[in-house]
Parts: sequence; structure tokens; C-alpha cells
Amino acid sequence: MTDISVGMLGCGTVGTGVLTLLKRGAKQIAESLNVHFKVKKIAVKHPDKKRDTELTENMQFTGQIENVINDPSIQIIIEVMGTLNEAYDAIYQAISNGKSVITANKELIALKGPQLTRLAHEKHVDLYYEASVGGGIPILRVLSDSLITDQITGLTGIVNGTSNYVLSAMKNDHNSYEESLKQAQELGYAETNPVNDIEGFDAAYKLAILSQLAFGQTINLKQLNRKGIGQITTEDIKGASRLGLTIKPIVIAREKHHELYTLVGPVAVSRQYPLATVNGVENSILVTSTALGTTSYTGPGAGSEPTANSVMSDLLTVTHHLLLDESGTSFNIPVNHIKEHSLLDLPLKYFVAINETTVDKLESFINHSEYIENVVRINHSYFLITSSLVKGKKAELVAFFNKETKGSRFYPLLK
Ligand SMILES: NC(=O)C1=CN([C@@H]2O[C@H](COP(=O)(O)OP(=O)(O)OC[C@H]3O[C@@H](n4cnc5c(N)ncnc54)[C@H](OP(=O)(O)O)[C@@H]3O)[C@@H](O)[C@H]2O)C=CC1
Ligand SMILES: N[C@@H](CC=O)C(=O)O
Repeated sequence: MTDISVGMLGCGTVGTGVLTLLKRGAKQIAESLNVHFKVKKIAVKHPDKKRDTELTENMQFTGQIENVINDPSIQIIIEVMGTLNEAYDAIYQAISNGKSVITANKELIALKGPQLTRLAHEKHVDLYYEASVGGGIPILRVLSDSLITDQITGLTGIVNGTSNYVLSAMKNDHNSYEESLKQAQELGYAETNPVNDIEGFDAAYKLAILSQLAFGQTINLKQLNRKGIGQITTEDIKGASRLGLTIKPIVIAREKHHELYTLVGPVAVSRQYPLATVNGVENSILVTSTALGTTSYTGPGAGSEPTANSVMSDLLTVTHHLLLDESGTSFNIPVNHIKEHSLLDLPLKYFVAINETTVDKLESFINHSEYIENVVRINHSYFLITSSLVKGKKAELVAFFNKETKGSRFYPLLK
């Protein structure tokens, strides 16, 4: 039996899940790999906090990250603490010290993954981050292994469990936005700062990682068209429903004529669209590729054990490499620099929610416009489906509604 010493940074929702799965899977790991993982040290923010003693027996808790990453007996570091700069410095140092690293940190990988991957290659250690996208869904391995020879042309997905949980609870259980978000936080789905979930930053990081693997491209997050779910009202959800639509927190990246079109934000999807029935904390990613057509990957997108399961799969990959003396691998290093656009530059249909209005002009416009395919009125609000609009025509409609009504919201529509 080979003993492998592991150090952890963080022991919260995901970290506790990792300890649980390590304990539960110890016999199976010993039988199949002839390996015993020993978690020696765990760095946390509050080393004196009370922890589950059955899970953490013989583990040393410390408030100093250096105690873990500089311990020469530790071979593998699992980073599940979050943060950007602290995590970067810690992982940089750990890799420099010759340790393989597993992380669930999407912000870090989206923003600094390529640098760390290059360093890991140089130092002949592994860097893996399956848990950073889609929680328990093994989507990064699918993109980097199963689809390696296929050409990916599009990704459309729900990749933030918290915002999908909130919107599903608002629609299906008629819960308030605040109540639903509180539940998502209590269930361990939300980020330390839930603004990252609600405003689409977390989804944007995940789209960046998916694009690194699918298109070899690190997308420019500063220019990305990103919106959150905070502006969606219960009226919009009801209006969409009356038109056979559901509002979902979606990420999209599409390659067209060797250019990339991206979007992060709420999208109205028809009831037949595959993502319409992905509810609660579930995530789902639809991948379109030349050989396979469209394939979908669905599962729990956040939470303790699902996310920890992805960490475990990385841990076993890294261990295989260690045992075979083949460390120095990762998912990929993005090398492409293709031009990026907002998906909204392409012709799209829209679901439009128009706030309370009594303006006759609007009614007359709606009845005569060739661009309106369907409309419902609920009290004094109107909800429309437009025909496919080019960017300029959409801008005209936005201007018209903003002038003639008390405000409107345009949601891209996928059928
Ligand atoms: N929750 C989820 O479903 C998912 C989370 N992730 C990612 O996994 C990572 C961890 O998330 P999660 O487990 O939910 O977070 P938690 O907030 O539950 O846990 C964070 C842990 O890190 C420790 N920690 C925080 N800051 C520091 C620091 N500066 N130095 C040392 N330790 C620190 C905390 O210590 P203490 O316990 O003392 O407070 C805690 O143990 C994040 O990157 C997150 O984005 C990825 C996929 C899903
Ligand atoms: N906060 C994230 C956690 C998983 O990545 C989410 O809600 O999806």
C-alpha cells in the first residue's frame, strides 16, 4: 500500500465533502489503486472553529497556508478555500515546491489558469480543476478527453446552481427572490459573496473555463456581455410562462466563421428547449460539435458531495500520474486569439416585458408591427415575443418602448 500525503486549503462546504468522500471511499481506493490518502494538514481561516471530529481525526488545522504548502512530506494540495490572490500565491508556491494541485476555484482558473498551467508543466506537476465548472458534472474531462478530436462549435448551458435555484423557486414554488437566495446560501450552493452568483460573475468565469477547453480561447471577461438575474421580476416570470417560456440563467459561446459570440445572462427558453426543465441546483451544458451533433451533460451544479466528487476524480488522476511518474499534465493551455463579439450582435428573437402602461400608441404599435409574433397582456403589463431582430432593429424597438412606456426588459429567446 502506498501512502500519499495530502494538504488541503479550506474545509468548508466542498472541503468537508472531500473528507467525507475520502473516508467513504477509502476501502475502494485501497482495493483498486493500492493507495491510502492521508490528509495531514488543513489551512483554514479560523483554525479554532469546531469541526466534525470523526472526519478530521489526526488532521492538523492551521491558520497559516505556508504550513501546508511548504511541508515537504505533502505531495498533493487540494485548494477549496476560494479567493483570488491568496489562492494564486498559494498554488504558485505549491507548484514551485513540486506539488500537484487540485482546485475548485473558477475565478482563479478563469483569470489565471493558463499561467498556473504553464508553471505546472515546467515543474512537472499536475494541475486539475474539474470541480470549477458544473459542480459534480464531469464536463471538463468530456471536453478535454472524449471530444478531443471533434470540433466544438457551440456551448449553451446553465452553469450557476444558485441563480438556477433562485429562478426555479420563484417560478415553481412562488417563493420570493430574497427567500430563495437565502435557501441557496443555507444549502451551501452560493459563493461567499453571493453577488458573484446573482450578477453572473461566477457563470462568466465558468464560461471562460469552458471556452479555454472547447475553443482554446481565454475569453475577454471585461468585454463579455454579462447580466445577472437581479432585475427579473415575478411578473416577467409569469408573463414568460403565459407565452410558453421559462427564464433561465444561461451562458452561450458560439463559433461562427472563426469568430466567437458569447453571452452570460437571463434568456427566455421555450418549454421544448432542453434547458427548460433543468431546475433547482441542477446544471446542464449542451455541447454542439461536428462529429457528435449536440450532446448534453446534466447533474448537480453545486453542493458539498457533488463538487467533492469532481475533486476526487482529479485526485485519482493526479495519483495515477504520481504513481506512474507521469506528472506534468493538465486539461489544456489555451492558445487561440479569435475575435470575440456579443451574441446580441447576431439576429435573435426576444421576449420583451413591458412595465405597466396605459398608452394607446403601444397597443396600436403591437397590433400593426411585423416584428411582434405573439403578445399577452396581464393587467397593465405587456409581454411580447418578437421575430428575429438584427441589432439595429432591436435598438429601434428598445428606443420606442423606452419612450412610450414606463420601461421594458429584453430577454434573448431560444426555441
Ligand atoms: N459550494 C459549492 O457548491 C462549490 C464551490 N466551489 C468553489 O470551491 C471553493 C470553496 O467553496 P466552499 O467550500 O463553498 O466555501 P466555504 O466558504 O464553505 O469554505 C471556505 C473554506 O476556506 C477557508 N478559508 C477561506 N479563506 C481562507 C484563507 N484566506 N486562508 C485559509 N483558509 C481560508 C474557510 O475557513 P473557515 O472554515 O475557518 O472559515 C473555509 O474552511 C470556492 O472556490 C468555490 O467557488 C466550486 C464548486 C461548487
Ligand atoms: N456558487 C456556485 C457554486 C458552484 O460552482 C453555484 O451556485 O453554481
